[in-house]
Amino acid sequence: MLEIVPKRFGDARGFFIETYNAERFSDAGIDLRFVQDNHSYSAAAGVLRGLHYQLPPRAQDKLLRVVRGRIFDVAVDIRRVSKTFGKYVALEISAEKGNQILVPKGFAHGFVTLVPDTEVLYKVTDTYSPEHDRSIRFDDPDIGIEWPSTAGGFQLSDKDLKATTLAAAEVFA
Ligand SMILES: Cc1cn([C@H]2C[C@H](O)[C@@H](COP(=O)(O)OP(=O)(O)O[C@H]3O[C@@H](C)C(=O)[C@@H](O)[C@H]3O)O2)c(=O)[nH]c1=O
Repeated sequence: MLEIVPKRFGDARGFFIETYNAERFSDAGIDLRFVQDNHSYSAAAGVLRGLHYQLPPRAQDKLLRVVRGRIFDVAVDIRRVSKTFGKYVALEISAEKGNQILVPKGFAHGFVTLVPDTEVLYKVTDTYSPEHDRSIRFDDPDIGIEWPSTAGGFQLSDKDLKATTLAAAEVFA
């Protein structure tokens, strides 16, 4: 997982940011081809989406940013052979900071909104494939994510409420 903070050019009108530049990424050794852009809006604080991933051959790298509000973002290593299998990293991403996160293939990804009216934009390197789409429980004790508590508790989709544990999940070889 990589945090990227693009330069923000502020002036009397507001600001300007290059939110993605293929040449810069390539110069930094990151050669990815993004093929789909996503946008999610969450009305309340405590909306928790995750932990999601698509299995090979439809695995996705994800480049995420927040254009309104604030999220606590998590990536879990689900590469079976990895020394850090089952471990996670977490980072706050916000419109105010303008930071972005690159979640590579092989990681399950999720976030919880920290404030109402939060909008997340992200680019992915493969298109959506429901047959390869998987969800692992956000509260799997084997992963032990310390989610920040939100006043009204967490709001999850039906799919995420029925998600499996990491131990029972089909993961990356
Ligand atoms: C992810 C996705 C969903 N959909 C549809 C399926 C469904 O009817 C509706 C909502 O889908 P979901 O409930 O999966 O949306 P959501 O819970 O926001 O899923 C997202 O969560 C974050 C954490 C990620 O990392 C993303 O990759 C993605 O999995 O949108 C698409 O058409 N294309 C897509 O790429």
